Amino acid sequence: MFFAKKMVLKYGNIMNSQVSNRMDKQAKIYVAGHRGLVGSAIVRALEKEGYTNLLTVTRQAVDLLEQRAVADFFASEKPDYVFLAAAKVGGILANSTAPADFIYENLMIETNIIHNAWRNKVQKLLFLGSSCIYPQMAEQPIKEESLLTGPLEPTNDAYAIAKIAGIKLCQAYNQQYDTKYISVMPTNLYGPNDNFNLQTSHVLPALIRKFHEAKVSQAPFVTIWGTGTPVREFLYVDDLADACVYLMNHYEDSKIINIGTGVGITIQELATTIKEVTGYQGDICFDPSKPDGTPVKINDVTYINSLGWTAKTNLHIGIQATYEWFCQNYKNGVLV
Ligand SMILES: NC(=O)C1=CN([C@@H]2O[C@H](COP(=O)(O)OP(=O)(O)OC[C@H]3O[C@@H](n4cnc5c(N)ncnc54)[C@H](OP(=O)(O)O)[C@@H]3O)[C@@H](O)[C@H]2O)C=CC1
Ligand SMILES: C[C@H]1O[C@H](OP(=O)(O)OP(=O)(O)OC[C@H]2O[C@@H](n3cnc4c(=O)[nH]c(N)nc43)[C@H](O)[C@@H]2O)[C@@H](O)[C@@H](O)C1=O
Repeated sequence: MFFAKKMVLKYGNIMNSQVSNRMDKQAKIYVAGHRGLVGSAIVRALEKEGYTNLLTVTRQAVDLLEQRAVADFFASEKPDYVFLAAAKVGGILANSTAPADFIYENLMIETNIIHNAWRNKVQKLLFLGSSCIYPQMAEQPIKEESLLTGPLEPTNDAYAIAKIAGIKLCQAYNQQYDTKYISVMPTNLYGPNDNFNLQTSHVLPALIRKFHEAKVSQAPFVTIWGTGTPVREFLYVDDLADACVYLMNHYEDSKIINIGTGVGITIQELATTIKEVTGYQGDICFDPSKPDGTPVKINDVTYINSLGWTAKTNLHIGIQATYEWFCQNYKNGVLV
C-alpha cells in the first residue's frame, strides 16, 4: 500500500513524488523497442505481472524515425501507456565513431514518440535515458542533481545530448500540458537479448563473447580494450525492467531517477569474473590504445531505494544467466 508523499520542488509547487496509480491489467501498453535488451525485458516483466494487452510493432512496420508513420501508428492504436525503450544504442566504439547517427536517430525517435503520446492522450510514458548524461567528472556515486553541472564524456557526448533532450521533452510537456512523463537513468545494463557484436556492443556482452570464443578456439589470450582501470556499475536487465514497471505504477514526478545497484567494479575485475564464468584458461591482455571512456560511473541509488525499489540480481549470477543465454542463442557468433 502506497501513500502519496508530498515534496516541495524548486519551483515552489507541491507535487506527489510517490503515488499508487497502477496500470489496469487490461490497459493498452506500448513497448517501443520490444526486440531489444531493455524492451524485451519490459515485455517479460509486464507479462509476468499479468498485463494482457501489450502493443508492439517491428521497425519494418513502423520506422520510428519517420514522423508520419509514428503519427499514424499512435492515432490508430491509441495506447494508454508507453515504455520508450527504442533507441540507437551502442558501446564506446560505436558511440565515438558514429556520433551523428546517435544524436540524429535518438532525437528523432524520442521526439516522434513523446509528441504523439501527447497528441493521443497517453496516460503515462516512461523514457529511458542513461547514466552517460552526467558530467564526465561528476562526484561519485552520481546524484540526479549532477545533471548539467559540467562537461560530458567526449566518447558519447552526442548520444548524451540527445538523451538530455529526451529528459527535457518529458519535463516540458509535463510543465506545459500537465502530462505524466517520467525519465529514468539506468546504469550499464546486460542480460538476455543483449548485443554481442564486437564492433557495436557494450563491454559485458563483448567480453562474454571474447572469452567464450577464446575457450572454443583455445586462444592463448583475450584482449581487453583500454587500461582495465575504468569503473562501471552493471545492472541485470530484468531488475531494470522490474524497476520500470514499478515506477510506472508508483511514480509521477518530473524529477529524473537513477536506476542501478550503487556498486562499481573495474573492467579488469569484470574480465576476471567473466573469464571464470566461461571457464577460459588463458591470459588477459590490455590494449591501452583503445579508449577508456569515463574513469568512474556509478549511480547514486538513494532516491529510488527511498521509493521502495532495490536491485536483486547478484552480478555473478546475472553473468552466468547471460552466458547461458548466449550459448543457447549464438552459434559461431551468429544469432540462431
Ligand atoms: N544497454 C545499456 O547498457 C543501456 C541502455 N539504456 C537505454 O535503454 C534503452 C534501450 O536500450 P537497449 O535495449 O540496450 O537497446 P537495443 O539496441 O537492444 O534495442 C533498441 C530497440 O530499439 C529499436 N529501434 C531502434 N531504432 C528504431 C527505429 N528507427 N524504428 C523502430 N525501432 C527502432 C530496435 O529495433 P530492432 O530490433 O529492429 O533493431 C530495438 O528493438 C535506450 O534508450 C538506451 O539508451 C540506458 C542505459 C544503459
Ligand atoms: C551504457 C553506456 O555505455 C557506453 O559507455 P561505456 O560505459 O564507456 O561503454 P562500454 O560498455 O562500451 O565500455 C566500458 C569500458 O569497457 C572497456 N572495454 C574493454 N574491452 C571492451 C570491449 O571489448 N568492448 C567494449 N565495448 N568495451 C570494452 C571500454 O574501453 C570502457 O572502458 C556509452 O557509449 C553509452 O552507450 C552508455 O550510455
